[in-house]
Amino acid sequence: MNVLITGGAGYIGSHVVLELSKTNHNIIVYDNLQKGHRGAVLAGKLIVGDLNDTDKLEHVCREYDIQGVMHFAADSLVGESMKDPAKYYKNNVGNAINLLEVMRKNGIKYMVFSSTAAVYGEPDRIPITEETLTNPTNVYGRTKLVIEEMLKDYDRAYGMKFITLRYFNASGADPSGQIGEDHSPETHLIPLVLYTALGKRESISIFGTDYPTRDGTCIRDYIHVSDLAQAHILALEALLAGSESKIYNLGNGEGYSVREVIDMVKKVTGRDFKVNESERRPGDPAILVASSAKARKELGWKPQYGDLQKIIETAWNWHKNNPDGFK
Ligand SMILES: NC(=O)c1ccc[n+]([C@@H]2O[C@H](COP(=O)([O-])OP(=O)(O)OC[C@H]3O[C@@H](n4cnc5c(N)ncnc54)[C@H](O)[C@@H]3O)[C@@H](O)[C@H]2O)c1
Ligand SMILES: O=c1ccn([C@@H]2O[C@H](COP(=O)(O)OP(=O)(O)O[C@H]3O[C@H](CO)[C@H](O)[C@H](O)[C@H]3O)[C@@H](O)[C@H]2O)c(=O)[nH]1
Repeated sequence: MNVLITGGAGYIGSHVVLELSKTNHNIIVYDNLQKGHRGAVLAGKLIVGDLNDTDKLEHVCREYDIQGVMHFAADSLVGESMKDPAKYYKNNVGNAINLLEVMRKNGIKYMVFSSTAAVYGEPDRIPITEETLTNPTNVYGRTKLVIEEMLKDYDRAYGMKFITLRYFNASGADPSGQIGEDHSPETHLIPLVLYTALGKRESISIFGTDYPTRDGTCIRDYIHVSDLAQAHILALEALLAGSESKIYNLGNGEGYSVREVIDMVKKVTGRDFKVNESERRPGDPAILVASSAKARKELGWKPQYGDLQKIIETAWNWHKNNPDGFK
């Protein structure tokens, strides 16, 4: 199948491109390189374009006879989404409509969509299943939930099929060391702690030490990016095999606290560094841990990098060899 990968030059998309290159599918990456990196695209054809350029998008879909889409392109900074909601509604929701319309006009029936645990907000129960109430507490999560609802309507009315994947905390790097996480600005915990271990930052701050958790710091479900990549391939195969539209959580089912992450980075890197305790970051739920039983059962998904040490080892391998990210 000829697959269009929007945002395929970004962190998760580039890992999916690498995994997908081991299958028979043809890869066309569509990315405006606003956050992505040319050097991260190790397979397929990279087309530099914006999703708001409907003519270009349509031309690419026709020229490459696209039959399925994996849609990663989005803005995804929670804090920024609260300060500038318009940017998020335009890029996430508005451009998703552009893409869906191009798909509809060109008879492209399948999409794997990147959603997020942020659609759940502050869950009333742990672990979080796909049936847990969705109640996003920030604009970013709301934009993803709006898109999920649009996809359901496009299925009902036009028969298009979607697998929505709600990722928990994407982390780690491809074990080959060729690609990894390179966001600017970086806001995610694991790369920030590794930058501190590298001496690129003076210290790491723990945002809140008074949460109702085992050590007072927030607990998250860190899922390796290569495991996420495998799930995308399984989702695409499921759609091709005639699956109905579905929603799946993707996490390890294991939660680690901020302190546990910091301690593991010290262990893996063998380096000590300064840790500060600071105020809570607004909008952070205390605990987010997934049940991914549905993805395991229905897609046959088996994460390979379940434990935190492995995740941090692969991330460290990338960061220590590429301290300034992609060239
Ligand atoms: N990183 C996480 O922990 C996480 C968790 C849950 C969900 N997600 C979702 O997964 C997806 C990928 O996340 P990521 O961490 O790889 O982000 P990323 O910023 O590294 O990748 C996104 C890519 O999309 C491109 N892009 C953005 N807007 C575009 C547009 N209008 N036209 C063309 N290209 C555009 C960017 O240049 C970038 O390469 C996003 O949809 C994000 O919301 C990420
Ligand atoms: O310098 C830092 C950075 C983060 N944290 C804490 O570390 C935990 C993880 O924070 P991240 O920013 O790495 O990740 P989030 O859990 O906030 O969010 C990520 O996962 C979410 C789903 O769980 C969404 O998908 C979102 O897009 C994605 O960035 C949080 O408790 C946060 O408060 C710190 O203590 N110090």
